[in-house]
Amino acid sequence: MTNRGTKSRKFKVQVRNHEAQEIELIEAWIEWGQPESGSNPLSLPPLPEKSPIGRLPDGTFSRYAGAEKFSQLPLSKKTKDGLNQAKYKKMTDIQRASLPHSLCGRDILGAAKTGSGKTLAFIIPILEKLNRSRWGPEDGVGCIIMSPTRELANQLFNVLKSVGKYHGFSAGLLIGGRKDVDEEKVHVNSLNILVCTPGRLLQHMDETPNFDCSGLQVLVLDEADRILDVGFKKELNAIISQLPKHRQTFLFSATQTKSVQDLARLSLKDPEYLSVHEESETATPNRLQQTAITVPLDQKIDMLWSFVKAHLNSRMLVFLSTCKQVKFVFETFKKLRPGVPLKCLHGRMKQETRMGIYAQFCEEKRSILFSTDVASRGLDFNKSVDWVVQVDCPENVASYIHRVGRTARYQSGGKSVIFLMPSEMKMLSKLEENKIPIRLIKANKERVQPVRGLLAALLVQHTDLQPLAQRAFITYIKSIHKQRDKEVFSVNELPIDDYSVSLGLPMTPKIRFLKQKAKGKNESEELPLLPENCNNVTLLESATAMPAGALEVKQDADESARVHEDDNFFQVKDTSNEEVEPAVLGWVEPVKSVLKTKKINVHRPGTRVVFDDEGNTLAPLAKFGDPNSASDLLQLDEDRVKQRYEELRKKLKMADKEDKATDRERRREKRLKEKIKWKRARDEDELSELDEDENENRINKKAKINFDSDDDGEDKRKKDNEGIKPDSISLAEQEELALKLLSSMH
Ligand SMILES: Nc1ncnc2c1ncn2[C@@H]1O[C@H](COP(=O)(O)OP(=O)(O)OP(=O)(O)O)[C@@H](O)[C@H]1O
Repeated sequence: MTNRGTKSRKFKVQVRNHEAQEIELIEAWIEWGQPESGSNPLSLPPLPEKSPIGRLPDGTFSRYAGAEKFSQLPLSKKTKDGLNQAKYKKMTDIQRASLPHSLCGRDILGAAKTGSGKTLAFIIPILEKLNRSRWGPEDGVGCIIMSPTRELANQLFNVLKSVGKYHGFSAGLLIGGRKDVDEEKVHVNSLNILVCTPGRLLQHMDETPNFDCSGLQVLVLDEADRILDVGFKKELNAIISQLPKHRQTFLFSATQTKSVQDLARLSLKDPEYLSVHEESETATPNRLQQTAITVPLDQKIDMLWSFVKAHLNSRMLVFLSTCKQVKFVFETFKKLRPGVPLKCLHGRMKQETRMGIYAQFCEEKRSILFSTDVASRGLDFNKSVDWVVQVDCPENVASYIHRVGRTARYQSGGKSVIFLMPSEMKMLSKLEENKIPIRLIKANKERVQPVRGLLAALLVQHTDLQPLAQRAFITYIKSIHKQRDKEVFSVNELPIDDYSVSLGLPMTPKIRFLKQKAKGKNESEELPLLPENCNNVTLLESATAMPAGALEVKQDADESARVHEDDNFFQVKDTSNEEVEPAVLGWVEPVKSVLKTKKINVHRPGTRVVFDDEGNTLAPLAKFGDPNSASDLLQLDEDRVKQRYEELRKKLKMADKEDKATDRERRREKRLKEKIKWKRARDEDELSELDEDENENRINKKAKINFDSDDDGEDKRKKDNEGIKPDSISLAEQEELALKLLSSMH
């Protein structure tokens, strides 16, 4: 450390006495900070008697506990300027509660609702600690901030840059997926603050020569419970083992861990457990309206499509459980063109693409982002997200809290809806038990637009979508199978075949891990003419059951003005007090009856026709025939679908034939080779039994030739020797034999 005088050295001493710590802090403030007039920490307003904020373990209150504004805290001018510049004036609850402690050098276990400002609660004390220690470039790594996801790390890095802009510290973002790892290795040792994901940090610890964290002052785990989870266990243990134990540690999360084991792993020293909203009636933000609807698995896609169509002016975050599902829904909905920009985010994407999509979504006023849980924690999408839609049930209550926490952040409001299958209704009671105010409501049946028929038609038209649909199907079933909470998730209760149909798949993919289901099923090797439960007519019916104009292509921005939010999407009937009975809560009749009773709704003249990316029309097709004749259109659609199926069938049959022929040919060649090999071996045996005389003759001959050629030099000798190889006779024989054999086989 450079230029740190005797006074600064005392801050390294761990003082457990709270009073002494605070006096030190004031001294530091007087020495390094530049107090503003009227911000003397000793003349703070009195604290309300019962406030939990700032209460110390001995029952007294911190000297700064009454502070409401950042300006009242003993912060350096650089930090205050950074806060002012970013327009942070008043503290949030968690900031008020934790800063008096963290600034004094204590370890913190901070818990507060989502969107309540936990980031600043650890960024400020980091800046202050390094500032007081006069940390410089030569001192190396002074602080590590860890985040479970790359996007969140990037966000934390941006907050650090904005609030710490007047400090001279160097900070770096170390996240996976970035190609410049070699460049990072060159600079990483000169960085003061590392914002990173566990994987990348460990990579540097393992690979970067002389990577040194021995001077570490502060370690922060944002979304601590997630980082301490089994998923990161190995990485975290390896990291912690390489960090000095003498440091300040902050753990923050909306769903904080209290596990003694976890705390022991991190060697926390008498941490302050600050759960500012523990007394609160709800575990989620007060301005968040939360709803649940019962949706059978095979109707989820219909429901999602209808929901998207009814909220075209919203910024919506849609959670699905697997990458393939996200990709499938995104790709198919994109082709169906709902009239709002669509995006997707999942862990299998390239890092630059991920960052780009995240940034775009932050900027757009109306947009739908389909995502896995990669976007569920910590992300603060610039302008507020209007809706969080959970198509698939989260793995536990904590995961639910983080997902819905992407909306209603800081002082803004937000709405969320979760689709629960009848078999998952137990989750509802678990949410209620955990102080989550959620209303079970019914969807307005009339607003639900079945989309499965269109998906089936899409899958026929774009054959590349078929494997994707299959993967989406299989990965979803697998995800349910793997869930730990068997009270909520039961793979045996899933309507597997109906779900497959709802994705537009012509046949249910095989699921190996569900042997008992597969047993007894007589699966035809042939591709069926049409999907199970979906004959030509039903396919078409469901495809055309969309209201006219449902698939209108929104081509210019002005058109969006005509799209209105649909407030009547739900029949807002509060059923939270009603006893939950899956059979009663199911809002849609069984699939078959829907398909049978739905009227065929054909585009009328004047309405738009939908085109896919290649310029092909999608069903319903009004391009051919007399546009005034509905039956013509219907017939043409049906014919086209039939024709496509036939073509596909023929193609597959041909391919199958060719495959079989190639296979036959390959096997014949193999047999032939084996025969030749066997013959050769036999000949060699026979050769060894040749008449002694004949052998001798040959050897004499060879000797003679050798003798004769003595004068002809080395080259000639070589040549002659080659000509009298002992097996030359058998080779000729072998060739002859092979030729005979080949001709006999043909
Ligand atoms: N003191 C403050 N004054 C005004 N805005 C603030 C303040 N503190 C935080 N914010 C804003 O509140 C929003 C949420 O903050 P932050 O992301 O830190 O929440 P969080 O508690 O970490 O949420 P999560 O649990 O989801 O990670 C951000 O937009 C941030 O800019």
